[in-house]
Amino acid sequence: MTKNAIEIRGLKKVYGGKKGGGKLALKGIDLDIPQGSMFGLLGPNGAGKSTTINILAGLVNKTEGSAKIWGFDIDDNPRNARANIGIVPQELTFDAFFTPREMLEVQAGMYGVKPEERRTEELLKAVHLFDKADAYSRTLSGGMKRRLLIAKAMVHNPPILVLDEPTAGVDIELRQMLWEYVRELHARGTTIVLTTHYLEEAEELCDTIAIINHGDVVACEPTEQLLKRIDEKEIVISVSEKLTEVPDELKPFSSDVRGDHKLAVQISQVNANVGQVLAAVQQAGLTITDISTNETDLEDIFLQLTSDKHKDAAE
Ligand SMILES: Nc1ncnc2c1ncn2[C@@H]1O[C@H](COP(=O)(O)OP(=O)(O)OP(=O)(O)O)[C@@H](O)[C@H]1O
Repeated sequence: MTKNAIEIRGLKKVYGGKKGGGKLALKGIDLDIPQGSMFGLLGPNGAGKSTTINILAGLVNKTEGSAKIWGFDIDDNPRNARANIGIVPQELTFDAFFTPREMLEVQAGMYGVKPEERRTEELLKAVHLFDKADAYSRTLSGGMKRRLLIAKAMVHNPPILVLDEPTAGVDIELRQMLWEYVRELHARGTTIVLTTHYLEEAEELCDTIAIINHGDVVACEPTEQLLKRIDEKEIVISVSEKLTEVPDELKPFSSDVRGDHKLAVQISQVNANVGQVLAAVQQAGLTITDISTNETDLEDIFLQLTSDKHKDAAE
């Protein structure tokens, strides 16, 4: 058995445009999602997250490349591949005339789960919908529908649960409840993959984060490691002297001259601290007139990771 719950190699997707001019949504990505991980697939709108998930779910046909789910190739062994994954889609799609209980029973039937092995009531209780078991699905709130979709994805007890943007339109209280259940599943050994465009969400929940942007994986590393990069700050130091180039004393830092009187220096916990930078400025004989800092946000990280300098490191 492979140690990866999901293994993606050279996965490419072009939407439409059989005669050329289609939309390149995935550029041939590689991605390993370790068994037992809580994995975040992070990226801005249109990055290619849903396309990746939908290919794994068998809802979108890939253009090139391969994917294995729990060791089963999605082309060679689609039944086994699908049996090992549960997917909670982004869209809340329902047959409004089924009750939650019926919906889970039908889904279990579709996966060939024998009646005596079904866990309909257990699942409804787990997602706090037992009291709605026999209500029409159309009467459920958005949050209830989302929870029902999680229960639906788990009817065949798959070792991998994928949640595509699970908190879109979900209030804070419900979000906590949802995460509580997801954490519980994870503690019981389920590999969890969630897509989000909120860094905070991935940061709070995931042990590993991959960042996807314009159809490319631009980073994939343990959350802690990634956050160190995000810890990066830019200090802008204004000086009275006119600057034409970065003084020698500041060359060990990643720095550049902005205008006639400003130096911008990038620092992170791992390479320097503010004190060292200020000491270097003074050693250079410059007179500081002002200092400001810019925290790096996710948008900056995307920009950094997609620039050529960082691209090599990420690959
Ligand atoms: N059915 C489709 N036909 C044509 N283009 C599509 C289709 N589905 C997605 N795309 C395009 O492919 C790219 C990737 O979309 P995808 O939905 O995978 O991104 P995403 O990261 O999931 O974004 P979001 O966070 O908005 O869901 C986007 O440019 C999108 O417009």
